[in-house]
Amino acid sequence: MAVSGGPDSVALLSILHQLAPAWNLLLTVVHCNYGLRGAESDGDASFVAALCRRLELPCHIRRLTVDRRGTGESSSLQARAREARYRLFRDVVVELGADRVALGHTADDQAETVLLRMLRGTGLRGLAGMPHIRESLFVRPLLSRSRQEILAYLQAVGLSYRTDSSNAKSIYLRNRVRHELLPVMQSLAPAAARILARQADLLRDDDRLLDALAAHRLERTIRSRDSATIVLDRTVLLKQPPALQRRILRQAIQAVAPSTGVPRSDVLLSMLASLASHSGGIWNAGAAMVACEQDQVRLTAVSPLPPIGGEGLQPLSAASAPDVVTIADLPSAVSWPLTGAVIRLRAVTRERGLVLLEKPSSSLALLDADRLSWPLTIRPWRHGDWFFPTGMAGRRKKLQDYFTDAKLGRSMRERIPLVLSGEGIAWIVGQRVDARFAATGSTTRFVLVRVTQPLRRKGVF
Ligand SMILES: Nc1ncnc2c1ncn2[C@@H]1O[C@H](COP(=O)(O)OP(=O)(O)OP(=O)(O)O)[C@@H](O)[C@H]1O
Repeated sequence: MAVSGGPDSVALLSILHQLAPAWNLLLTVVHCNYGLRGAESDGDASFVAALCRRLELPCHIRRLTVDRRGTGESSSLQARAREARYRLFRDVVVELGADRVALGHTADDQAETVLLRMLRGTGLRGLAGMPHIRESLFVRPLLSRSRQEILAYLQAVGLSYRTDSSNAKSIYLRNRVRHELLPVMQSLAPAAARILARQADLLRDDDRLLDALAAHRLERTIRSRDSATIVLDRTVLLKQPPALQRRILRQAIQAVAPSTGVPRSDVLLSMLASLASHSGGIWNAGAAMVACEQDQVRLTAVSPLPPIGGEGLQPLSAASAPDVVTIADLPSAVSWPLTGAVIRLRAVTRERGLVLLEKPSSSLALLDADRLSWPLTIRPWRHGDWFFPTGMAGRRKKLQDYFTDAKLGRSMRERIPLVLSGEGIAWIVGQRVDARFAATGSTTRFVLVRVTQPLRRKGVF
């Protein structure tokens, strides 16, 4: 049992403890102490330990360190703490030989999750909320019960619990949903949380059915596959109803790059639009690269360090490669088909950005996120290209002239990727950043673009 000391997990602990003899359960409590709230965190740990002593249950208090600095746009402190917690639970499961991890989520948590996802934009999968059982390991026995019922239960059995002071802070969107949005909904429909949780259960069934259908159709859409590549039949894919097209593409991406999270639906939609319009192009979705070719869609895993000519990443041949790679999201990794170089893009904190600004290197570019227009693209140079080189007092320069001045011959020029924001060149990779998009000391949101080239020649390319 994962017990934070809050009302939900204390109620869960009490209920499972009562059921243990009849259900033949062997219970152990795990509490994570991140120490993020100083004495309050230690107080939670002591509270859980004391409760376990009283109930004569084994208790593991584990100290976890969570990096307070942000590493990406979406990774808030709370999200990083949650990730660390789930990692720890998996370790403890192995250590103890446990069968399940019981979590104290309630219908109110479910309603908050669903509402949060609605606010950010979501499909059926997001509206289906958290499952009652995940990976046959994590179980949420209280998911259909409202927090009100939990509090009433605790009062009836005379159990106290801890209150997390950060739950009251409205800086977290989740807390605002909990304290501002849900109460309004509950004033209109008192059972709003349970209604949303029940709706999530129904939608989850629909989502599973569509997923199973898509998995079946995916098999019919695949033309060929090996460990790192899946080739889909474009026509067969586009003949499917739109809801299945997105799922087939998503499943194929996750099959070639299992480490990639669920690709965002807007990314899938633009890939499909591009496929439907025959416009070609290469898309990056997490650790997968999706190349829209004539009558096929090639999905390739982008390995973290591509071996030259070895297994793993198979760069597209220059002849078959469409010449524009679209970067729809951060973080991203793109294999540049013409050389096998890997270009990675991610958000970095202001502190890290300012440190990196002091250490210029030809293998990285620091861009100002607020000046960029998305999606970014990567392509080779074209006749007529120009840019505003940094350090040239706002003067515009033709790329052709830049290459001549830099003594870069024709074959080299054609291999060099350009990172573009909208129509503007932001970075001649390995060479020069454009002054319009370059990060400066006053930049607040940094995008770090880094290139690693397996075959190092002169400079980066
Ligand atoms: N520090 C922690 N140690 C162990 N388990 C935790 C911890 N934080 C959360 N959990 C588990 O994850 C579930 C959901 O987390 P959430 O952040 O919603 O809980 P909470 O608000 O801290 O407390 P509770 O849900 O117990 O009232 C908890 O019910 C509990 O089972």
